Amino acid sequence: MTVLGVIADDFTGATDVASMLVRAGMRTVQVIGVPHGPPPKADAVVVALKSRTTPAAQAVADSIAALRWLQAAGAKQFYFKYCSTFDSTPAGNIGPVAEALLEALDSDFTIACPAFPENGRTVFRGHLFVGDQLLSDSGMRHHPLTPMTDANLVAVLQAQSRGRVGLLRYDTVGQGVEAVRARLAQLRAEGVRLAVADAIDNDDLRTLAAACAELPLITAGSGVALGLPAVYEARGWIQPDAQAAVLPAVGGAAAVLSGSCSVATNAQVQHWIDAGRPALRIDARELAQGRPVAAEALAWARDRVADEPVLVYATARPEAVQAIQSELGAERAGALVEQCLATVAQGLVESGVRRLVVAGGETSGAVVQALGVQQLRIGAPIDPGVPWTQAEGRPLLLALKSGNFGSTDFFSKALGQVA
Ligand SMILES: Nc1ncnc2c1ncn2[C@@H]1O[C@H](COP(=O)(O)OP(=O)(O)O)[C@@H](O)[C@H]1O
Ligand SMILES: O=C(O)[C@@H](O)C(=O)COP(=O)(O)O
Repeated sequence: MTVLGVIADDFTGATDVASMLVRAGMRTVQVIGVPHGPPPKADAVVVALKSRTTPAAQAVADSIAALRWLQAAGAKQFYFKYCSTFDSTPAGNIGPVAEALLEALDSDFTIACPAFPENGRTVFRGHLFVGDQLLSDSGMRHHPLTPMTDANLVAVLQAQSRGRVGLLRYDTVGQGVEAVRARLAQLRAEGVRLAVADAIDNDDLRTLAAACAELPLITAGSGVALGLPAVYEARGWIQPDAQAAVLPAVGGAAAVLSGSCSVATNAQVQHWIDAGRPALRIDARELAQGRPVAAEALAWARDRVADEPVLVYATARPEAVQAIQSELGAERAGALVEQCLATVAQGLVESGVRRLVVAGGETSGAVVQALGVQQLRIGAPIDPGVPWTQAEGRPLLLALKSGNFGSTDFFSKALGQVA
């Protein structure tokens, strides 16, 4: 029976939160897009949407459809997963989706907490830090689609929400579950609808998860999910399964596709190139000119991939991304690149590639959809927040890497784990 129903606003974010649950022994399945059929047998089901950058009304409609399906699957609690860097625009979509889900669940209050300390995301006095930097000083200020220029999450979320946004300070979180429950009740009584919650380490996240056990809806990054399996186990709803993260071995060629332009991915691409491994850059400008970039990239990759893993990337530094965006517009440039990498992915899998690392959330969404994958089994983490996954019923392993996650040698490390 499904205990937890998760609605994730992108595909890498979905594997991130699924990984968090699986590593605590929850049997978890990720479904791609709003499903229609019967629910899979799992303790947690994560619905991966591509709703982070769509118009807010579309994001709301997709999220509500996912909620209704998860309700029909019997889920007892719901979780709206967004990015640990709170990726959104003033139009949304975090506020509108959170409020629509609350309303649909006949509820009037929840928390908002993107903290993920293992990956350096902490929230203190409502301000989000990425490592030692405020969000607004981090590389996220240059994100191609959702540049984040304000670290004050209360202000950011308030700008996207109709209801009042409040703050659950660290001073209370540090005092434990009962203190948090009392303060949340107070905030709710004062008319706060969404309370941004401070959290600086995993103990804070466990406190929040336990204190929110009665809420129909939690909204957060993947961090708060690390505390949920213990809550469900204590209630006798789940029994941890030591085999939850085991995937079958899959032989075959391997490739990396990268459409993320984050600081971390730029370093990972550079590391691969510096190691002398085969890499081909695709150019958004050539795509806009109608050149057969995908076909050329595929021909290049097919010549090599039987011998060694290849990398095809659009990853570029902020100046280059800004230059192309000022010519083509951010949306068009992004869509062209996503489409190209998705076509390359399709061709590679047709040519026998069976292990594929994809860097970037939107990029992963485009690739997974092009490959017609409908469901993912979740394996062990390669780095925090990035597990290997298997396309259900197919000999195909996918690692969907969030833009900002992973060590510098992530690509080789990931492929080395499933060699
Ligand atoms: N060289 C480039 N110029 C412009 N846009 C690009 C370039 N390379 C990638 N993009 C686009 O930038 C976006 C990156 O988003 P995403 O894949 O979600 O990465 P991340 O996980 O880092 O956020 C995608 O839409 C991608 O197509
Ligand atoms: O919470 C996170 O940081 C990730 O799970 C995530 O959502 C990342 O999104 P992308 O950086 O767009 O891959």
